[in-house]
Amino acid sequence: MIDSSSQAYKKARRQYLKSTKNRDPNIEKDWTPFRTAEKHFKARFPPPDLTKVLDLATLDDSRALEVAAGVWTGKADAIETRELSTRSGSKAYAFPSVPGRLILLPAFLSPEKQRDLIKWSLVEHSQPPNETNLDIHYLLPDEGIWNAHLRDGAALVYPRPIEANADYTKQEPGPRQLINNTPATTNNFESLTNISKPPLPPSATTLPSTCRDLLPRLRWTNIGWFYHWGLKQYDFSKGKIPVHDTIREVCKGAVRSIDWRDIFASDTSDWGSSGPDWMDWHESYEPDAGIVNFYQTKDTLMAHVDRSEVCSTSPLCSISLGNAAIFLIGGPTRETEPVPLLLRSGDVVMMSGPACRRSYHGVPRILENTLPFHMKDVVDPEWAPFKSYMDSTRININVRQVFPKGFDPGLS
Ligand SMILES: O=C(O)CCC(=O)C(=O)O
Ligand SMILES: [Fe+2]
Repeated sequence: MIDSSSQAYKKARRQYLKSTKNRDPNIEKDWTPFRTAEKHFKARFPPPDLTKVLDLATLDDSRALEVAAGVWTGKADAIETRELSTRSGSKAYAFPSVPGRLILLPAFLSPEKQRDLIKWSLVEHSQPPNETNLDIHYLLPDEGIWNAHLRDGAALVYPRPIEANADYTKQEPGPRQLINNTPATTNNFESLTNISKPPLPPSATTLPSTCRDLLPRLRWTNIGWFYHWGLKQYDFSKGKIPVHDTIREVCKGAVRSIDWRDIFASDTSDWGSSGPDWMDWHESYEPDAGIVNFYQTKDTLMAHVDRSEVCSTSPLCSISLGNAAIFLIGGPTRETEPVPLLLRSGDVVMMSGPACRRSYHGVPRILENTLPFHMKDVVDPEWAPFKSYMDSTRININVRQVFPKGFDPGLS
């Protein structure tokens, strides 16, 4: 699989030997099972073994070229799968051995739709009124970092000045730190909403940067309700941007394609005081928040639980685009050994129900050189800048429903 005579392999081996020379041999003892799995898949050397990673694309003849072109391949039978019958005719699978009720819709999106969503994420979405991670530290052009970079990659972007009298959230900025935020519920919603959410402080050491250099540092942009990354709570005081129709349609289509009786009819978990709501999802599911994640091939997303939504049961829809990734999903703590899934461009994952929505999950590895042909060999000259960005990128559109059906947040 991985060519051990290649320069890249030899370099990774040298770096590994150097970095582990003085390492405490007992260090691994204290790792949780989730941490151990993260370390395994993150490793540049030895490259991770993917034989225990579920890769459903290997079952699909129309994806054979895509699978063969990348050096990374998992196995269709790595874990027990249950094929679901769908209303849409697309494939869907559930996994009896995964804690909670995870669903994977492989290749749910056509190549054309995948390219449209990539364009949308960069051209339309990564600009005001949406916020990006770069806005914390830079005064970005109004047209957003993507459009500015297309117009003039060498143009300079200046640091956001620190205002002497501003009230800042006193926390180190940066994505996804281990903050044990209070899970949102219908009962504490009001008090969480009333907590003051001053902005994160810009870094004092940021230097001017060109658009070209800044673009690979784009990590996220919000969808719908705004999110406060320092406090890990939604900031409803900023209002809501309508969820784009295409995103809404894709997510609603994924939710409607599943016969939820097949998933939850025998479920005995605690759905909270108002009981299970899956019977209504075909009509009631309405995405209103989320995030577009941009990963360069060295980026990872550490184990976390998405618990800021008041509704902790309705499906979270997660769309993968571009390079493939290893997605780990475990249980209610990091002590549950996670299951690894290989997610490829066009796949949609749904996390739904109380157990799955509160399961630890993360992305320890973006699999380099796995951009599918339908993103590389595109005749359209307008696609060229997207191809060159996507060569080293994975995009994940992660969409949620914040409020349960019938709950009036009193925000309008
Ligand atoms: O990138 C992914 O597949 C998952 C992203 C995720 O878990 C999140 O945004 O909360
Ligand atoms: Fe997540």
